[in-house]
This record gives sequence, structure tokens and C-alpha cells, in this order.
Amino acid sequence: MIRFVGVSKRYPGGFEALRHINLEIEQGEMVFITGHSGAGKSTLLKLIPLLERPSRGQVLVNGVNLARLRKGRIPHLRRRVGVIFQDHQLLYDRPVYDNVALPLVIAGVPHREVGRRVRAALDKVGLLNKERSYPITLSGGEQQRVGIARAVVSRPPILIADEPTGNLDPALSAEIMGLFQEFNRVGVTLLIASHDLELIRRLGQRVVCLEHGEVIDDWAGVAA
Ligand SMILES: Nc1ncnc2c1ncn2[C@@H]1O[C@H](COP(=O)(O)OP(=O)(O)OP(=O)(O)O)[C@@H](O)[C@H]1O
Repeated sequence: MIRFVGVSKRYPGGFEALRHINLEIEQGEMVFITGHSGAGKSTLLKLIPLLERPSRGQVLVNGVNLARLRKGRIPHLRRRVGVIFQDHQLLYDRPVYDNVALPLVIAGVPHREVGRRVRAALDKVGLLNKERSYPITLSGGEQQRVGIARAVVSRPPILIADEPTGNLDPALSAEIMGLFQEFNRVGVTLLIASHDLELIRRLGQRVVCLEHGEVIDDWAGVAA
């Protein structure tokens, strides 16, 4: 479903954040990307929704070489790849409902359908009763769940999450991972960058370890 073939990424200024990455992620997999700070985890994730482009090599999503994707098709790709950030990136002057609705409004989804889908997404993350609340009045874990609802509202087959539990305590982190596992159980492919080795180990999923932009380990998962 997602393939990296000989992918390198050199940022303007010359720093090589990724070096010759070869990686294959099957549909329905849940994969953790780990490695030291600056190892290239965020960079790797950003290539999938074309938030960055490789300097060399190819990234393929569902067999489509992203380098050949027409500009007009990028919004379609981005609707198929839900993105979750550590810092939520919510609009703090808008209620929860508006935050979650945003990708659908941008995509021109009809008003009534927006309402239906936003409520379905909020229901999935257990925040149906908070749709009129402002993000600032929510806890860190709840804000992260709003970010997740926004990422899944377009029902993307792929979810990427960059340190989604970075600011959360262990109990809330486990709760967020539980949510990801539920999405995975219904067939969503997940790539999650995380430093939290203990949590990752407990989940028993595949772990790809980066070091200075290279894949140095790729462990298969052990638990179901
Ligand atoms: N836009 C950019 N321009 C120049 N260099 C960048 C840019 N983005 C990232 N880098 C550099 O590329 C390297 C990899 O960064 P990246 O954010 O992918 O690492 P990471 O593994 O996600 O790190 P962290 O765990 O600290 O988030 C770092 O050295 C970083 O400084």
C-alpha cells in the first residue's frame, strides 16, 4: 500500500534527513517508526501526504508514484491520508465541531453530510458531548482526540501520527493507542512515529527504527 524505494531527502541547506530508505507497508498494517531525535521520523511521514518531497527515490501509495501525481490530485491524496500531530494544531477560536468539520468543508461536502460525519467521528473518539466546547477548555488528551476525529472524519484508509502521545501521561497515551488499534481493526493502515519504546513494546506491532536517516532495524510485530 505504501512503498519507499531508495528514498533520500536532503533539505535546503544540504542536511540529509533520510538516506536510501526502502520500506514496504501492507494495507492494514500498524507500524511504529522510532529512533533518536532528528533521526528522520517526521520527514518520513511527511512524504506520504506530500507535505515534503523526496530528493531521490520514489514513494508509492496504492501503486501511484507520488512524483507523478498531478497537482490537482494532491487534495484527493490528502483526504486519503489522515494526519495527526503531537501539538494537535487545532483552531482555538473555533468549537470542536468546526475543527473536526474543517477537512469536509474544504472538500465541499454538503452541509447535512458534514454534520453526520462529524458526529460519527466525535462518537468514535468519545467526544460527542463536547462538540460545542472550545479546545482550550479541554484536557490534553481530549484535545488530542479532537485532532484524531479531524484526521478520521474523511474516513481515510491511511493514518499517520507524529508523536501523538508526546505530551500525554502513560494512561492517556495508552488510551490514544487503544483508539488507533480500533481504527486498525477495521482495516485502517497506521504509521505512528513515537519515542515511547515501552508503550510500543507492549503493543507488539511492527517497529521500524531509524538512525541518522537510515533504517537500522525492522522488527515484525508479535502480538495479535
Ligand atoms: N524543513 C527543514 N529544513 C531543514 N532541515 C530540516 C527540516 N525539517 C527537518 N530538518 C532536519 O532533518 C532532520 C530530521 O528531522 P525530523 O523532524 O524528520 O526528525 P525526527 O526523527 O522526527 O525528530 P524528532 O523526534 O526530534 O521530532 C533533523 O536534523 C532536522 O533538523
